Amino acid sequence: MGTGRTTLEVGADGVAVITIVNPPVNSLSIDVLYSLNDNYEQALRRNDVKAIVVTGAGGKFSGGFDISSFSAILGEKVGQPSAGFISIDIITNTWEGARKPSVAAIDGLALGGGLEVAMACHARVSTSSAQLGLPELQLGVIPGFGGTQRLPRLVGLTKALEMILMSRPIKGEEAHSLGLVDAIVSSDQLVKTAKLWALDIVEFRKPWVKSLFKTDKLEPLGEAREILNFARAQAKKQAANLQHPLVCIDVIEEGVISGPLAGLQKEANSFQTVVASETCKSLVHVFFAQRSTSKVPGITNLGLKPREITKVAILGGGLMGSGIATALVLSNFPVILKEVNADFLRAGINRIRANLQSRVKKGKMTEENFEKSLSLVKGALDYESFTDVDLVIEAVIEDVSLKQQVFADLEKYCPSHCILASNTSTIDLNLIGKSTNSMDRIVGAHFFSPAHIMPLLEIVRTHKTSPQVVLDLLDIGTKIHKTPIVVGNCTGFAVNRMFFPYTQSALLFVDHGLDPYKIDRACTKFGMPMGPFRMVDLVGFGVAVAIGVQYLQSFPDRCYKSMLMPLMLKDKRSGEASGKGFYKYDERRKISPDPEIKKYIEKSRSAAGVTPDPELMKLSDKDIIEMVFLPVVNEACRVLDEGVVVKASDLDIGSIMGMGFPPYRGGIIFWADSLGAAYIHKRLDEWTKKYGDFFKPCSCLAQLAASGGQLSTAAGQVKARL
Ligand SMILES: C[C@H](O)CC(=O)SCCNC(=O)CCNC(=O)[C@H](O)C(C)(C)COP(=O)(O)OP(=O)(O)OC[C@H]1O[C@@H](n2cnc3c(N)ncnc32)[C@H](O)[C@@H]1OP(=O)(O)O
Repeated sequence: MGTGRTTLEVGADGVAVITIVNPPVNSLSIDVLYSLNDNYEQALRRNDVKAIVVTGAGGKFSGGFDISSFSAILGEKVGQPSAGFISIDIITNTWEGARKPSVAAIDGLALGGGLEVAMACHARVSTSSAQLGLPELQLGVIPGFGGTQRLPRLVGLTKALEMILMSRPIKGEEAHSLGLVDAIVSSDQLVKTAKLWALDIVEFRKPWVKSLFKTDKLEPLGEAREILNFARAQAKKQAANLQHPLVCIDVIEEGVISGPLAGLQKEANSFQTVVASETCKSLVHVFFAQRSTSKVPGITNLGLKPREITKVAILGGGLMGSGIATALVLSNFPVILKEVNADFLRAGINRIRANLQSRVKKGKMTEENFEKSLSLVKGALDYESFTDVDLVIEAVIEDVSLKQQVFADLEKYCPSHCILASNTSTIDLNLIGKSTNSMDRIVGAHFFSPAHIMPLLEIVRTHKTSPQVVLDLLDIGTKIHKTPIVVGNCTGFAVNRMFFPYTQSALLFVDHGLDPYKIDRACTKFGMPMGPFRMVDLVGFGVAVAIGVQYLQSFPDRCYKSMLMPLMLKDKRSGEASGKGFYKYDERRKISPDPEIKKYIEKSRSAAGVTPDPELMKLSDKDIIEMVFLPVVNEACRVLDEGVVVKASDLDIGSIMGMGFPPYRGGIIFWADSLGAAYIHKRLDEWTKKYGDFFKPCSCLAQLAASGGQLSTAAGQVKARL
């Protein structure tokens, strides 16, 4: 903060150009807003100024209010403007109400507060590629500079609600067709056109429009109410735990019913409330945490440059291999898909085709792009075409000796600069590369299934992986629109490892008498996309049991050996794919609870030698959530303590993007810190005494509990194993 400013330049034509300068995205910090207002006032005072153009430096109008000052405002580190001071006194009364017209010249992006400033101008000129939107809801706040009032008046209620509730920006062309911008021009003509437009307004050749008082785009009252009620119902359905979308709809409604000034006032008051909410704090944390995953000490601060990757090969066309190939071709990387025989190869390419086709069906891809993407895939049955590949991603089955053979072959056939990546989810990379001399270029590229959809990529490095290789993968990850986190080498790496107690804890409590469906319901109410039992149904019991064995071997002191899934497997009940798991599935994959599972639970219970605990029947949802997630927090603490990740916020991002932990709770560590290490330790301790060592708090958690420390700072205190 404190570096942003605006500049004022008055031309001989009598137009004052005010430019927002606050790299990298010209965010509107409090300083910038005050400087913008000073320059506006100066332009309004000066006799040689007839009209004003507002624009942004470096090809970007503005990325909106400075998100990092949300917390500064709340912490009163900067003077908190009173509700409505910026949106009513400054933007509406001083700028929109001025006696001189202003035109916004928009390039690059006009988001949030940026678009709100532009909407208060009397016209907008934009480039066709500029992004315009009000994405505030993704940060847990509502538009706070008049956006809830002006956007519906410029584009109509239905479109405005869609843009605001989905936090979805639109491009300049669409904005033009909707009436949000008045003209589209190229970047080099932008300011010139905006100046002429402003002078035309002065000369009454173009209309002088105050967006706040436009009514022609607003739907009639009855229709508007219906649209708002529909939006309310949708918002509740999509995110039952979130209040701010409903607050936003109420604010928009106030403007439609009682007029824009009443709407502005309500917006200003409501903004003050939502910016102080836990949801906003969590989502702002996630915004910055996500951006910080790509800043890795010892990798990204060495002055290295990512190398160009032009050709990628993938070994194995199964679910993972085909998903990874899909992700790559979607970002225009040519891919060689290698399989062991023609049938498997055909099946792999067909999977890629189906993945792409599903995008076409959903309207996310044109037929032309479909053909183009598919043409980037070339099949191979041997290593002949591997002589010029820059990156190989191995995605064969989880078999150590097979992987060892594959990596020995890769070393033989690929050029010496080629990165050799494995998509293993559990196997030690040192073991995989044991018989090679290439450990410096062996790295894990752990995608989450389905790989073309899930946004997370774990980049796993060993002690020997070179920083250049990690940097190259970070670059590729970003290019294929994944959020990469760099992690150390251990069973399950960071994300799967910290989440293995999620299902195990649920299985333990079912043995002790808790109803599995009640556990799943509590988890989905908490915000998980699915509970642990629905999740293992989806993964399949065969895979889930095999993974369980890996954890048992690596962490025998803290694994719960439930017999429930093996017992069901014996009866060929293996999850969704077999039509039956913890749930029953009909032909259309609709699920329903299955009373038959009681008999398996009883068998599992007697194998474990436990009797149902009547106390467990009375548990609240909050208790259930703590019982399944606090063991996850305990393992996350170990992951931090061992330095498997370099910062705790990487686990927040891993939990959200890899496991579906609700982002509005800030991620697993952020959520745990809201409970406090002492409380978590106490609860785990209670359950250890009652149910055994599965719950035993780790030493790192015990230390934090004793010292009153926070989990979010734990990673910095240890020697990273990375
Ligand atoms: C009162 C008002 O109604 C309230 C508001 O305006 S709230 C803010 C609304 N605006 C937003 O939500 C936009 C948030 N930003 C974004 O979506 C994206 O950053 C973007 C589309 C602008 C640019 O994306 P991209 O080019 O991929 O760059 P990205 O890495 O995200 O951002 C570049 C840098 O700008 C920072 N940044 C982006 N927008 C910012 C903002 N509004 N405030 C402060 N910093 C911001 C990022 O933290 C990042 O910093 P870093 O380099 O130190 O990590």
